[in-house]
Amino acid sequence: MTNPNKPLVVFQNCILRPQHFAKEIFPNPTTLTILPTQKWAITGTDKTRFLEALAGRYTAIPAESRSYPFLEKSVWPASVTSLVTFATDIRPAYLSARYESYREPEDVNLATFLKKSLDSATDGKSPEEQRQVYESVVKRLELEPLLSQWIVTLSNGQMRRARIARGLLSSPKMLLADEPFLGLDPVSTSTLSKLLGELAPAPQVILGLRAHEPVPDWISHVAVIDESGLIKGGTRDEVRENLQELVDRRTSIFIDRSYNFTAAKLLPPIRSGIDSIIDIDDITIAYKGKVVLKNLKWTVRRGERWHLRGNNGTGKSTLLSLITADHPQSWNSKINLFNEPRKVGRQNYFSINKVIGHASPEIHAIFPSTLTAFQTVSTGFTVGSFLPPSSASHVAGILTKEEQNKRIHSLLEYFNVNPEALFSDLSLNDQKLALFMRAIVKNPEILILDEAFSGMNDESIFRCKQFVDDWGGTVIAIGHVEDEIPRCGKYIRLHGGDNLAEQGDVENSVI
Ligand SMILES: Nc1ncnc2c1ncn2[C@@H]1O[C@H](COP(=O)(O)OP(=O)(O)OP(=O)(O)O)[C@@H](O)[C@H]1O
Repeated sequence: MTNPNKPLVVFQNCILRPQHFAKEIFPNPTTLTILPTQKWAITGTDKTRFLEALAGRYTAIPAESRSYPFLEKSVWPASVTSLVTFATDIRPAYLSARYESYREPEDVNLATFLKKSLDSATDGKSPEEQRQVYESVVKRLELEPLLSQWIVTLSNGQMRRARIARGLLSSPKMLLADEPFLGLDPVSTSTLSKLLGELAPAPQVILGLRAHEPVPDWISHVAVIDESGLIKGGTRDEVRENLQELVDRRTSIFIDRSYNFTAAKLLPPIRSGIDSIIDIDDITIAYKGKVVLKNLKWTVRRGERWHLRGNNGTGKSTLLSLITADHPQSWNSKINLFNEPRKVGRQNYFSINKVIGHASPEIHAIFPSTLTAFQTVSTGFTVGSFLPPSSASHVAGILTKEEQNKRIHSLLEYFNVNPEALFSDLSLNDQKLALFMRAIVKNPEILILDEAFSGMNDESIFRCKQFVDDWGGTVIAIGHVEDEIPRCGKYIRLHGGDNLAEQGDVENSVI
């Protein structure tokens, strides 16, 4: 049981330490009180650690310096708090697995995936009450039409809603949602924001937001956190200046042109050759009769930069999977790469992907954490596996092993990532950087950047964008936030279902 009149969390001169580590997570002790009538967002460079501390992680020193007065004393806060993070965990399977008819035993449909968390609910609801909660959560998150779908086949946006639903179904007393709007289109963002705003008091909701994200209207209080700890927490008015500082810091990075860097120093100039890189001539894709892409025609020419737009679930990943031959219907003569119609026997998965560099949330989600940063980038020279290349690799004809290693080292040095560090030990920012370098290292003919920069810090985004600007090759980028995609000249917008795609120039268009 909870007491709605008592504060949710009180930090009083609290030092927070990871278990078994002597060093505190923030040098400054934390003092903050969160009341049940307030609706908080946490922002700033170290917001995620602070959310973890709110969720009951880390040891508080002294023990009574962190308390949860709204909970009964016998309740362990971490057991009734749901911290839902999204930055790396998007879809739990590799792209090609989405389209296979065979399913692994652990694959489940959405209904089963959601019901599992009802079992872990600790609030003593009767089965009938649980059924009602389940139905209401499914309805509010608009998941009804997807219940029978395998979760691996859900789009990123659909999976995001599913994970929020799962967080809610475990009936937490406090739901901490870190960057819940990452990768969501504007319509889904506003639906989800409204829902999160209406949930309190059961559960209480605290958001983690990136510095430049708009703070939803329903948020009454904001805490700004950096490496030193809590800078300031208070009403929106009280922290207005601190929020402005965060935005100014970001702007100064984006207008700093002092890098004086050209990608040509690290990668050779892009080759000239056949002008038509991708030509898709009238393709329709449906899943169990449900049309996703309808009569799609699309031509991409050498050196063009395309922004692939569309709300969540409109078929962007499906379209990319046709290009990368991850989709069973990729073997279709209506898909031409370099004027060559796709045909089994003429091309294969390797010959197609030899010229494609690809960074995406799917690759991130399943990337082997045991590789070093150097090995991670080196896997960009192989196709169809995450193994570092052996002495002979698919671009061995173009680059010697020494030349490959030299290029990997210069990229890592330029982006300031430690070659020896294990992927699992890298920060989210450096993991994303390593995967970007992996996509570009072979100087591909086509570079696919699917949400590749989201989750990076501002400086890294700026550097990657500059790099791509300088590079000059053909690019297809996906991203719902303008700042997080490289500069593009053209766009194609998918509308899903029976609707035709729309194409045009990015200039003067609305993202
Ligand atoms: N194998 C499949 N079986 C059934 N439906 C599928 C399958 N794969 C994808 N879908 C559905 O097709 C639609 C398009 O999915 P896709 O992932 O291509 O969208 P998206 O535009 O990339 O979305 P997001 O921006 O959320 O990532 C979604 O409704 C998805 O649930």
